[in-house]
Amino acid sequence: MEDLKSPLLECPSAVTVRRNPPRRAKAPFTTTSNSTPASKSLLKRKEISSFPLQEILQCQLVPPPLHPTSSSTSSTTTTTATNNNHSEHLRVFLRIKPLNSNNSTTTTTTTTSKQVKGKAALPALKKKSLKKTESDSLCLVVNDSQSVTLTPPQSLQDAKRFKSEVYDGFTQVFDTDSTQIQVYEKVMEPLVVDFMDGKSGMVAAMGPTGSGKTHTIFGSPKNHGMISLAFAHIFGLSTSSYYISMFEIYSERGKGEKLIDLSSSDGPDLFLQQSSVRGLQEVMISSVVEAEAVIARGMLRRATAVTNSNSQSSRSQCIINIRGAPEMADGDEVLPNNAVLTIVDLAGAEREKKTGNQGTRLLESNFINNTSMVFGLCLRSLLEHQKNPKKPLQKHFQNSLLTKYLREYLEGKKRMALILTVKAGVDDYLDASFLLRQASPYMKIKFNVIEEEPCQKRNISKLPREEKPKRRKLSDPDAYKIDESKSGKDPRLETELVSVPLQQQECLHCSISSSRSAKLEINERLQLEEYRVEINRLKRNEQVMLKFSKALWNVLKQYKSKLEETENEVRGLKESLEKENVRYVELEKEKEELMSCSRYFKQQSAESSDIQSCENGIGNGGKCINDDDHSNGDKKERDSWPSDSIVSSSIEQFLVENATCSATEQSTVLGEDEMTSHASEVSPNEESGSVDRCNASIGDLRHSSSKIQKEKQQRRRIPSPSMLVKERNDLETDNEMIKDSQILPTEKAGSVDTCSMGKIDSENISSCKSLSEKKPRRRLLPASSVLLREINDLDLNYENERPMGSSRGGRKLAADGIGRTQGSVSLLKLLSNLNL
Ligand SMILES: Nc1ncnc2c1ncn2[C@@H]1O[C@H](COP(=O)(O)OP(=O)(O)OP(=O)(O)O)[C@@H](O)[C@H]1O
Repeated sequence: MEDLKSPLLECPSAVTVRRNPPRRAKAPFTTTSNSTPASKSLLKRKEISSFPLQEILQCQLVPPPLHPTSSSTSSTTTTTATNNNHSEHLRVFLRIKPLNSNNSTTTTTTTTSKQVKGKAALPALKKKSLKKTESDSLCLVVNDSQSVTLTPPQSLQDAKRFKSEVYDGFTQVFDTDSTQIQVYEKVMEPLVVDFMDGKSGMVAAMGPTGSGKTHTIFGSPKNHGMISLAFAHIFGLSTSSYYISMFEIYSERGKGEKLIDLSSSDGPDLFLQQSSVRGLQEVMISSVVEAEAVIARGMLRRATAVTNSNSQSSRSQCIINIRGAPEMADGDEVLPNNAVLTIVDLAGAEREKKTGNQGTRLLESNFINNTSMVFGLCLRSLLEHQKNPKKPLQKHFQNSLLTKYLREYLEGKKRMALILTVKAGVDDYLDASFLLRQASPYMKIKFNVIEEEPCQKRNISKLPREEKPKRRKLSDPDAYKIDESKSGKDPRLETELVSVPLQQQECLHCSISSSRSAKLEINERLQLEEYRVEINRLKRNEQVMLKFSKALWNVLKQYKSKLEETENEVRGLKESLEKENVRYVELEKEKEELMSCSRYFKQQSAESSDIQSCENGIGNGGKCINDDDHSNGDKKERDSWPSDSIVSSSIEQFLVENATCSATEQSTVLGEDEMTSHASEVSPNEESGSVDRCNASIGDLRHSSSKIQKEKQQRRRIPSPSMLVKERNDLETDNEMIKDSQILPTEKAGSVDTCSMGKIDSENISSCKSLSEKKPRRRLLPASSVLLREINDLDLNYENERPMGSSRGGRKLAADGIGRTQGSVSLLKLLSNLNL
């Protein structure tokens, strides 16, 4: 039973039941010291890991080696395959504009010159202190070459929506100290090298207004921008000529978009056809100076305006294209590769509050922001499509001229790099945050670049001038698609033939046939490339499915083990439930026992009231002892007294209730003491008789008392014997006190007489009760007062006196002084016999 009384099973003192408790995840099953094995296992239970879907979808296809037998060959093949694949991530750079651009420009210049001389020129300490004061007013801090931390200003930190964020994974982060050359080396140089190798590429600068896009792309006479540095690089590597074109997309007063040629002022109007600009003039350049002159002219024509954020804010998207010009080699014109290097300076996103734009500027601002948004949407859609091929590539590019023109880049078909420019001031937090949130995911974009093949060498010196626009068409991959089913000839070429003079047709036919064979070859290659891409796609799908099934298998295994654990736990809980049931039954039994006990005690208490009446009966018994007529009745009454056990139970009940059990004993002792103490005053015969009777009575009571003691010990519910002894001692002490108290000799004699006349029972019990109630004087009062009154009334006609009433009313009669009790009548008779 004891082990069942575990803390777990204890009933709580109070239970609060909520009517509508808030929905919460279920609290884990807590256990106590006697927790079941199932619950222990529950504690150990591991969470099922999340399904690695993203990981699976991002899996890269590793092309298998073509010649597995030779390891060296295989490695070479792998490298080649990787090179051919040209699948690479979009490179995203971040450039932070110095807080005070004027100072910083000087600082940058100084740093650059010092870099040439040696970096140790600036004392490290001064540099540190400068950085510290700067960092106090910065919202953007560079962590390392690839990550930054954006911290909101204190005013925004209070609104808990804003908190510090770390943006990681940039291709390179350029600190405020970075130079144009450093930026060029990382951003442009790879693109220029690729361009020289015949691969197209694009770099676009995007960011909020005044953050340094134009500065980065075009630079200044002192700090050359990416374009100038690129030309320097290109012309440093080759002596060839190049074509350069520069145009802007501008929206005048927000009324539609316009293409404006910046490289020439006298050209026709421009219009966009698919992804090429019709009517755009290209300027041939052969040196850096020429290139810079064209650019400078274009910059002068570019739409700019003064805003609160920038004294020369660009109001348009500016695009510069560089492509190779044909060369003359041994009288033959050698066509260059089709690679185009595109540099885009986007107009910076503007916030009306900051720029303070109104009217026309505001309309321009709307256009700029709209274009930036569409540009961002295109990249976003590309990213989502790449993440989940089921998601179609949205045609956001249709929403602006810029995105239409850059469609191939925005669809991941050509290489591209992004330079994000930001201002790191506390005031620029919102701009920086918007840009970083928008553009940082673009790092995951991948390009599946289809390699452009260099054009075949051909003799174009004999070709007419009209061939020029045709050549530009060929750069478009669509141009290579020949509908041979309709006619065996290219209709465009046929049309061209009509316009060519007759004497040149022969030459042209030769040229056409050679170009046709070249086109067919390219077409085949394109088809092959398509197959290769398709095979790659299928292989990737296969790998994804393989990984998916593996991951699914793992997750299912985890679920299975979890299920087993749960089953164990359920088993354990069932066991504990059974135990609880057993305990419940036991407790029910116990409760039944206690109920029966309580019923018993109730019964006993009812019987104790009977004992009271019995005690009164004992009072009457005294009368019967002296009265021979009533001796038989007395005996009957005695017989009808409750048995010892009942008496003892009743007395025990009294003991339990701290009542007068001990008083009974005391009364016995008191009677005994009284008898012994006053024995000398009584005649020997009477004495012996009364003593015998007293002894008998005392014996009965002692017998009862001993029984009580036994029952007490049996039930263990009553005070220990030592306590009883103590009580007894107390009672004896009380008794002594009574003896010592002022008891009249008549009272003493009365009491002795009462005893001698066998009245010990009722009188003594009542006096005993009185003693137990701590009223020692009053205990003897009834007998003594009665005696006194009787003696005073000696002259009354006692002969006629008869004891009146029943045994129960005896005491009352004595008290009112009219009737006589049995004792008083006997005493009066005695006294009259003695002639007193
Ligand atoms: N890294 C830098 N170092 C020194 N000066 C800079 C830097 N970046 C920008 N500046 C200066 O800040 C000013 C504004 O820069 P810029 O015109 O390039 O901004 P923007 O982003 O092109 O703005 P908008 O989008 O309005 O055209 C210019 O005077 C420029 O010289």
